[in-house]
Amino acid sequence: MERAMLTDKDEKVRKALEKTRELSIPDEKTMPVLAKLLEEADGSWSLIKLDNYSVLIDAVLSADEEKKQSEGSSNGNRGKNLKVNDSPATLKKSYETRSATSGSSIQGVQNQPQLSNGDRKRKYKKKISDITKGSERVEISLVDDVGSEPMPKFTYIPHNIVYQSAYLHVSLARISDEDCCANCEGNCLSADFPCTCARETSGEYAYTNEGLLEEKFLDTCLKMKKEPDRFHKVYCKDCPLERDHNKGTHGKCDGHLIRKFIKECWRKCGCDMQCGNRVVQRGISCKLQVYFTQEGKGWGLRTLHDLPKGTFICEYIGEILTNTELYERNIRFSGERHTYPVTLDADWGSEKELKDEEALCLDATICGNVARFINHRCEDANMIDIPVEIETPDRHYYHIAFFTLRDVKAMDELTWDYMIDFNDKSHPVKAFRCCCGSESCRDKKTKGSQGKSERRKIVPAKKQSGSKVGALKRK
Ligand SMILES: C[S@@+](CC[C@H](N)C(=O)[O-])C[C@H]1O[C@@H](n2cnc3c(N)ncnc32)[C@H](O)[C@@H]1O
Repeated sequence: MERAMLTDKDEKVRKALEKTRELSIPDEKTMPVLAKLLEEADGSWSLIKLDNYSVLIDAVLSADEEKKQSEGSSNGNRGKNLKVNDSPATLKKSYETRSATSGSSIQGVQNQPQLSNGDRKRKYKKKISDITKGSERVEISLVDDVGSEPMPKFTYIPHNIVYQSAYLHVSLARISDEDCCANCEGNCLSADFPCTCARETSGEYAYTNEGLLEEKFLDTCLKMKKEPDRFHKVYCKDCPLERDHNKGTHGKCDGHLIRKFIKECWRKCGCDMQCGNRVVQRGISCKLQVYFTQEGKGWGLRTLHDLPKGTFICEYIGEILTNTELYERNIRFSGERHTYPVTLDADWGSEKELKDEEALCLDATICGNVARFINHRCEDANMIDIPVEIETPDRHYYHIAFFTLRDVKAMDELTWDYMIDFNDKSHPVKAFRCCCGSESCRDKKTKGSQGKSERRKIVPAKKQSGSKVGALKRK
């Protein structure tokens, strides 16, 4: 009866205390550390429960050691001064045995900062509780265990905004009857037949009833990215990516795939906001955290929850720039700061010629959302970018949404393959020395210097076909 009256949180606290009591750690030592860890993890219990509560136990022991040290004790053996029944040696051994036998394949734990003696310590030097300043449905914290890195300078925006000249014409009049489901009601996914909005995805919705991306759709998108040459490509007569604005010349187009789009229901549709075919437009719902990576990649993004395959994470948000504006911005920022542009070229293949003002990109350098922290990983990244049509059928502009490609564990970094061709010798701008750590890392030249971060300015490298990050030819 008493147990039944416990809240979910009480129950979780009780279980955590059970674990620490097993090591004879008194509750009064555990409780403040537990509260602090919960605050750092934005109330998420995934971290605390990780690895059979070893993160919590570790933090309690570390806190105790620190307290002892600050009280002037010269002997800093972990746990030595705990008032426990076991001797310190037994306690430490017990903890080490647990760590060794807990089968810690969880990357989140491996990614915790390691001290020279192998202990993990969670101490954040800097913390922002919500980088979105309340503009998203969820708070997104930023933590830095290292403490030496300057805070990222940018303005958080939750939606794309036209910088200046991009022609983005959104009007209800342009949405034809074939582009919306005016007669639907409630949730389109529970209707007897798929509505007009599912036409884009061959009459089947891209999303499941659980709000995940359909596996078949996800797998096809991945295949297009991995093996672009197996799909039909179209070549521009004058490719915006290959224009050399200085010389007024243009290089050969590498070819563009016509990528698969998700089409979500929107304003003219009869369904409601909770309709299962409106996932991306409802915004971020996962608990995410920006943190400073240990591998030399700068800031990165991680999840605080376990996530199933096909979960929508976030959009890539930035200023909408024309090809010309991006070119000018790249020159202006040259040598100053990294630029983070992503070209909106998913439908360029359907057009033979594109003017500079029609070729658009999203640049998150000055204004962007949490996606500007997503690092690159060669080949086995855990997310994919998928084009999404929402408010306009004009595909010069669309949304870029990130979905998980497999189940992802709490505290794992969320990564994306920028599709950079690191071996393109003809391109004058080298992107960055890749420290992704993947066995199939494509940046072979950096192998000898892995770990020594050489973070070069500017992302744009000549793209491989089907790529997203990258932009203009710069001579
Ligand atoms: C979109 S930003 C990602 C966030 C960035 N790490 C930061 O601190 O703001 C892209 C930049 O991150 C760095 N980066 C991303 N992936 C990397 C990788 N695998 N290895 C090294 N640096 C990487 C590069 O400097 C790149 O220009």
